[in-house]
Amino acid sequence: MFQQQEQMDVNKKSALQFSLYAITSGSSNMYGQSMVDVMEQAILGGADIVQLRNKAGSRAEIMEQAEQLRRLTKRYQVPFIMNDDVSIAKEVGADGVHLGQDDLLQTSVYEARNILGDNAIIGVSTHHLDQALAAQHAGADYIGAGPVFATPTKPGRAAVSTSYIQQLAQRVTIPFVAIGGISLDNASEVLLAGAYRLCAVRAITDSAEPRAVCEQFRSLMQQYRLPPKWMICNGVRREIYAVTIEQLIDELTISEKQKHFVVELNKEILPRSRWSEPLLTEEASVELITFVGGG
Ligand SMILES: Cc1ncc(COP(=O)(O)OP(=O)(O)O)c(N)n1
Ligand SMILES: Cc1ncsc1CCOP(=O)(O)O
Ligand SMILES: [Mg+2]
Repeated sequence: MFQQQEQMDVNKKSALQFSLYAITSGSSNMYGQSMVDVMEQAILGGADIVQLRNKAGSRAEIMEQAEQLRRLTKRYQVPFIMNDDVSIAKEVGADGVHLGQDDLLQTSVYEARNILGDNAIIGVSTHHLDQALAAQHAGADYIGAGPVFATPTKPGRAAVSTSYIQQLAQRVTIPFVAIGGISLDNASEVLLAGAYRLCAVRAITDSAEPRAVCEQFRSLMQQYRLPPKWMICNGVRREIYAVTIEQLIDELTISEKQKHFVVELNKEILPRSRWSEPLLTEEASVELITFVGGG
């Protein structure tokens, strides 16, 4: 049942450790800053992954923007994700593609993976837990979760609320990013619900100071959560936020009252007296061996 998944390519692993995801809107903002300038400011402020999202342009226009962003993101060594279109992603050498539920009807995760390769980052939009678990099962590298709040950037799409973020934090093993209506005013709510990664369009692109906005997002984010670590937990490679065994039991929502544990950390039994120590590090391997309590 528990399968240890293959080790991930180091570049891909580090790309997936993003925390602030900036998405484009239009070819310039209301202050006359070009799309590329806005994204450059965002990167300088701490955005560590960039997506080109152009729902209206011709293929030629989108290709040109994609090439510009490819150059920019290469310069700053930030991953570049193409929205919707796997063929453009392939042509410009993007680091990956983002597919929504409708996009998946044209191109599945499996097909996108065949076209872009194992090291490509494939993100999938989800609006409820079943879709998230299906995306994870299909081999997506990250999940987009939203809109958390209703947003004019995605008109007609109902808000999923922060309760969906809480569910994902407990149930998915791959990275997830909260998106939709996220601003500096409500970001802490989303972080408190369990998100580590935030994504924004308007909060960044509609600002006269995209760099300052991103800096403020990053400093807020640092107050709430330490970066997650990849670990093997009961044979499954997954992202874990916990630093101690006690926190891990909490994170995995295992009721301590109902079960007794033996804990193995890196193949050695860890006595209960050490469960509050900060021993969970990157690539640690943990087995929580549970026995249902008897009467
Ligand atoms: C990071 C991220 N999450 C969600 C989306 C939305 O994708 P989709 O549902 O396909 O909607 P469009 O963006 O294509 O209108 C996204 N683009 N990025
Ligand atoms: C593309 C997309 N998918 C879900 S919400 C959203 C738009 C997010 O935009 P904003 O940050 O302006 O609310
Ligand atoms: Mg889409």
